[in-house]
Amino acid sequence: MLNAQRTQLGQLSAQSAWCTLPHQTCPRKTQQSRPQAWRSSLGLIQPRWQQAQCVLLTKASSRPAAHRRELRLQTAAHSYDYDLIIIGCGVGGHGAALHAVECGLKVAVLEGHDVGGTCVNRGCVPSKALLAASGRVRDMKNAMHLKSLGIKVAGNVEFDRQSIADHANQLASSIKGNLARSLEALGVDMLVGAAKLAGPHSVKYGLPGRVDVGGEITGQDIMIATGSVPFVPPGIPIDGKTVFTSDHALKMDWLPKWIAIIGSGYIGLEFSDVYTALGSEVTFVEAMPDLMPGFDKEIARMAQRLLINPRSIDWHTNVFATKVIPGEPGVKPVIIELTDAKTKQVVDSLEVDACLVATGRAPYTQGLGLSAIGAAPDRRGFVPVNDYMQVLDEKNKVVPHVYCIGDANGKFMLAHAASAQGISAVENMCGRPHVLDHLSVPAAAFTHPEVSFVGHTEEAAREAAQKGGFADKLAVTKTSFKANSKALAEKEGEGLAKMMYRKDTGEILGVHIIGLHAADLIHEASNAMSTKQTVQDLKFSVHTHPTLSEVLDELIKTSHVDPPAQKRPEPKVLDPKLKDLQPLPA
Ligand SMILES: Cc1cc2nc3c(=O)[nH]c(=O)nc-3n(C[C@H](O)[C@H](O)[C@H](O)COP(=O)(O)OP(=O)(O)OC[C@H]3O[C@@H](n4cnc5c(N)ncnc54)[C@H](O)[C@@H]3O)c2cc1C
Ligand SMILES: NC(=O)c1ccc[n+]([C@@H]2O[C@H](COP(=O)([O-])OP(=O)(O)OC[C@H]3O[C@@H](n4cnc5c(N)ncnc54)[C@H](O)[C@@H]3O)[C@@H](O)[C@H]2O)c1
Repeated sequence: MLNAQRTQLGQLSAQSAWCTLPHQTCPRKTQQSRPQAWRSSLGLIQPRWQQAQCVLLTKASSRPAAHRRELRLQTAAHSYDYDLIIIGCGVGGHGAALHAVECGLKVAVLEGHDVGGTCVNRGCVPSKALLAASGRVRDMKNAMHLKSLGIKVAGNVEFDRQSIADHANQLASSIKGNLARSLEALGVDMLVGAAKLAGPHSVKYGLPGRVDVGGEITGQDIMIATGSVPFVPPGIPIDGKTVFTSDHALKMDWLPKWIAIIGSGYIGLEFSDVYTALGSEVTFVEAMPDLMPGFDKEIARMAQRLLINPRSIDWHTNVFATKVIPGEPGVKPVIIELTDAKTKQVVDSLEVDACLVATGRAPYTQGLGLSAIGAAPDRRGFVPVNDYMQVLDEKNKVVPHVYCIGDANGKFMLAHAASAQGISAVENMCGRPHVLDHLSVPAAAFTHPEVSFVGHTEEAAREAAQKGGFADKLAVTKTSFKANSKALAEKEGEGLAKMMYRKDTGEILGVHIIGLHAADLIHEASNAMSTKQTVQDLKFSVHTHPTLSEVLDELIKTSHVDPPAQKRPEPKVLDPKLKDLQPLPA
């Protein structure tokens, strides 16, 4: 599939793939822009600029944006076209660019294919549009549920596949446009072309495979934000019609009657929601013993009850899809060979109308020229980084001035994680050391109902407690959506929230939710974890009634921290004006 991405890049027309801003005129020469003090405070960054002579020491970010770009420090030693070159303009690169401008840096973004990258064009955005439309269809076809609310739909519920597909496509285009305009408005130079590292401060760009005839720019720091492409296991040829990845599935060119989905992770789960809502039957093929292997086991069991069992879905677990033969829509079935995960014997085969391959994603670093900076991708091609998002070489040493964020480093392959890593990396470049706490980054599957989590699963929390010597202090608390008035008003009482925490300190270790709007509800927990708030801190927060947020309120209130709350102190009347007031009995 790496080739598929290459083809996509290759499809750019000569005009569009070319640098839209001629090299001679566009990249303005900039001098060193950050005060020496900022940089040297980040010990990990090579002190190449220690000889820098600052002629202007105003902290750029305190000035209005227009002025900030003019603030430059001059050094005797070096000058670069840009303070920061970002390779790739997915949500990671975009988030980093916005923050870098805010910090007063002069930024160029090099994009090889489409602004917005995977998330906007082939990921989060179109998939959520499909989920929104198909979710409505599911709701309106659910006569029992509607009846329980006193509603009857007269006649059939109908949908137009192409119009749903158009909704997804138009949403992606409009958000892509917004992203590009937001960078242009801030004065970020947007260069189009496949980028190749030419050295630690230098990037060439041009047509894929022909960067020799493109341009070259230099930057004090370089950020790799090249993202990922679908990973397709060997033995599975993608024809884009009957055997395809999410890239094709999102276009929704047709609706197969029966589709096999290889992999029951995020993509498999979300697409099973879309397909079954629109009337397709789904068969999961999963290599692990259970469906949804990455999720908390109890939540996965509940998901099986809510998202799988009541729908037209069956499954084969403990089997690999080892060979797939594409078919022809309506003429010839797709044949999928299943091999037992333990014995490695072929145990079964399936004949289906289509096959969606959702077996994870591979970093997209091909052609990037990582060797030019001495970076050594790991076995799967991910770019190794330290906690500061600095790229590491074969010897685990920092490659000075080169950062990698987002899917390309494989730390946490989610859009908001990519953007948070980008912001964190910019902070580090500016000499304000920052480490993103990945354990407090939330995640969600946007099924109906949604599944969300932050931090450890119960299984991982138990393991961490065992290793950390606090196994007897680990507590798990749970609450059901059935106890929530708003969920009941919606007749959506099926759902569960659970929290793992330390009884001795009140530290929250993980929260998992399945139920209505779980993806929105998780933020109270993730924000608490990122700001290190404890269970005790949260107990006194007030939630609007009746709202789903009370599910989390209930979860917190049912937790018990040792030692029990201190005995109430003797009440004192401190305000002399209130001296006649009787203190409340202790
Ligand atoms: C179907 C699907 C649904 C998803 N849904 C969600 C979701 O709901 N929520 C969520 O958080 N995440 C979701 N994700 C994951 C999310 O899309 C990714 O984690 C996110 O896009 C990663 O962002 P990134 O900036 O690291 O990389 P990308 O978005 O992949 O962007 C990288 C960019 O770099 C460009 N590029 C690559 N190589 C070069 C080069 N040499 N020169 C110049 N440019 C280059 C590419 O063209 C691309 O535009 C989903 C993914 C998929 C596939
Ligand atoms: N809502 C979201 O945030 C969202 C939605 C979609 C995708 N994503 C991101 O996209 C990435 C990719 O999603 P994904 O679902 O493809 O990957 P995933 O890692 O979530 O799940 C892949 C699944 O495929 C199984 N598998 C792998 N090879 C197999 C084989 N040969 N036969 C049978 N099963 C096999 C694995 O055991 C696993 O369960 C995820 O890492 C996620 O971060 C996020």
